[in-house]
Amino acid sequence: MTVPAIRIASVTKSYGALKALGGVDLEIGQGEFFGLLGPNGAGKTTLISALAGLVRPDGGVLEVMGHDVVRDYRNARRNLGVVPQELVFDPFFTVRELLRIQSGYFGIRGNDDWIDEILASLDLTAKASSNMRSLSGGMKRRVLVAQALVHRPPVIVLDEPTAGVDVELRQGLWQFVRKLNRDGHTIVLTTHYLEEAETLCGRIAMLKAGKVVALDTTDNLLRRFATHSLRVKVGQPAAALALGGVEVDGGWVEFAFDSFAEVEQVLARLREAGAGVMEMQLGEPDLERVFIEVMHRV
Ligand SMILES: Nc1ncnc2c1ncn2[C@@H]1O[C@H](COP(=O)(O)OP(=O)(O)OP(=O)(O)O)[C@@H](O)[C@H]1O
Repeated sequence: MTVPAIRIASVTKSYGALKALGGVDLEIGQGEFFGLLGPNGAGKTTLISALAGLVRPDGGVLEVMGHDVVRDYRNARRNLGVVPQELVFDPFFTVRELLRIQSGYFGIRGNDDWIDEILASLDLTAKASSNMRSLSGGMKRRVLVAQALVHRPPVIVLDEPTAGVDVELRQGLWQFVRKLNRDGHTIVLTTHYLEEAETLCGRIAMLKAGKVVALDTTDNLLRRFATHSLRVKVGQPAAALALGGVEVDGGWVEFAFDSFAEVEQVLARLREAGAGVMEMQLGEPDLERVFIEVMHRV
C-alpha cells in the first residue's frame, strides 16, 4: 500500500484558551489536488504550520510521505514545499541568490539548472538578477512559489497563493500548479476564492473553528447539498431571512431547493412577508453556496 502524502490524526493546538485545532483528522493521497477551505481563523494556517514543523501541536500525529513531522523532521520537511501566505524576504538578495540559499538549506548545491527551469515556468527569468525589494507584490509571490520548489518536494502546500494577485498572474500560477499536479505532485491549497477551489480541487475539506466539518470529493459536495437555489435582492432582508434564507451579499438572500417547484411557494411567502423582491436569480449549485450552507449548519 502506498503511504498517504499527508496524514493528520487527532491533531490539537491551543493558544491559551483558544482552541485553534480541535482534533483534526485528514488523509490526503499521493497525486491529489486537495482544497482546505474555511473562514478566517478556522485554523488552516495553523494546520499548515504544524505540517511544516513551524508550530508544535499539543497532541496528535502529522506525517508527510510517511515521515513524522516531529520525530523525523528532516525527511518530512524534505518532502514538503510550502508557499506561505505572508511575503517575508530579505530585500537585499537577488531572486537567484535567494533560491540558491534556499537550496542550501536542503543541502543542495549546483541547483542552477532546476532554478532556471522554475524561473522560466514562473515567468521570472528576466528578474533573476533583480533585488527582491525591486519586485512588485505579484512577482514576490511568484518567488515564494519558486522558493517552495527548489528542493523538488513531492508534496506542495499553497496557503492562499493568489491573495492580492492580478487575474493574469493568477491564471498563470494555476496553470503551473496544475502542471505540477499532472507531473505527480500532491497539491494542497487553501484559498478564499471558492470558484478556484471548485475548478481545481478533486477533494475538499472544510474547516470551522479548528474542526473538519465537511470532507468529500468536490463533485459529491456539490451534489450532496441542495441542487438549486433562488437568490433574491430584497428591500427587507430581515423578512427574507426569517423565512429561512441565508444572506450571501449586501441585500441578496438565498434559498436552497431540491426542485424548482418550491420556487413559487417561496416567492409567495416573500410577498406575504413584505420582503420587497427587487431582483432575482436562479442558480445551479456552486461551491460558494455549499460552503455557506456547511458553515451555517454546523
Ligand atoms: N501565534 C498565535 N498566537 C495566538 N493565537 C493564534 C496564533 N496563531 C493563530 N492564532 C489563532 O488561531 C486561530 C486560527 O488561526 P489561523 O491563522 O490558523 O486561521 P486561518 O484559517 O488560517 O485564517 P485565515 O483564513 O484568516 O488565514 C485564530 O483564532 C488565530 O487568531
